[in-house]
Amino acid sequence: MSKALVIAIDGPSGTGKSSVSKAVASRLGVSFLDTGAMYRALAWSCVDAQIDLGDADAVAEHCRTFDLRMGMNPKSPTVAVGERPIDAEIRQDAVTSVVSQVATNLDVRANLKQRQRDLIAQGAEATGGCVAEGRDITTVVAPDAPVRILMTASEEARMARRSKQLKVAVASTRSQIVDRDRADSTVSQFTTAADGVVTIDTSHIDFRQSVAAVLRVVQEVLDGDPELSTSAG
Ligand SMILES: Nc1ncnc2c1ncn2[C@@H]1O[C@H](COP(=O)(O)OP(=O)(O)OP(=O)(O)O)[C@@H](O)[C@H]1O
Ligand SMILES: Nc1ccn([C@H]2C[C@H](O)[C@@H](COP(=O)(O)O)O2)c(=O)n1
Repeated sequence: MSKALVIAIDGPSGTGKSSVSKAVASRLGVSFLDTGAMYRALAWSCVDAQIDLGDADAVAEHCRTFDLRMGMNPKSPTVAVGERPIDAEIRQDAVTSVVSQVATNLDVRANLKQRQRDLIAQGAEATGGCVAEGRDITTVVAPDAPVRILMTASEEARMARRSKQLKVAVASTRSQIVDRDRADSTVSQFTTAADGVVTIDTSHIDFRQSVAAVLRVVQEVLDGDPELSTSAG
């Protein structure tokens, strides 16, 4: 029987993890899981339920029971709480500026870690593989994944990308990129590669080259392990 092709990708904010992971999953015909979207969904849901984000126990309790639904088709990934789609809501500033508060809650992390493992297994079962990206996928959520990659890029490149993406001044992206990474790095280590994790520095390459670089790493692993396969061959 063939083994599931789980591809774990971590890295700081603005390195291109989400967009590159989505493109890689599409190319390989496998599932895609944006784990940051899960933390964002929880932050949105807490605010919607008027839960004080400073109340760690209340946030953790809400996390245990909220009905998070992740759609893992890389061509149209979705996020919903119950029947309510919240894809746009979780990208708004109001969520981005508070999401670290829930992401640094250790009870929340334990709950979402288990959900992420279940989703990766379901996604891989459905399509033969799953590209999962975040901050702790290579180290905590899927440390045994056959492919583990850390995407990095200089602070300058990451701020410039976010500025272009959001059509705002470069300086105004600092809180989203640098300050958020500082807060998030108190609970996850995503700036240097753990043992066995391949680093891809995207500072001086474009989006297509980043996708190609990830696909090259995947191909090397596939070539070395005949039990792994993808629908893309
Ligand atoms: N190698 C690259 N060169 C230039 N731009 C890139 C590159 N990779 C991605 N981008 C662009 O940078 C922007 C940020 O990418 P993306 O949202 O995927 O980053 P991220 O690492 O997932 O960030 P976050 O963790 O904050 O969600 C996107 O507009 C994307 O198209
Ligand atoms: N595995 C993960 C994924 C994300 N986070 C944190 C980092 C951010 O503060 C937040 C949203 O992530 P983004 O959508 O910006 O990638 O969630 C984490 O701690 N662990």
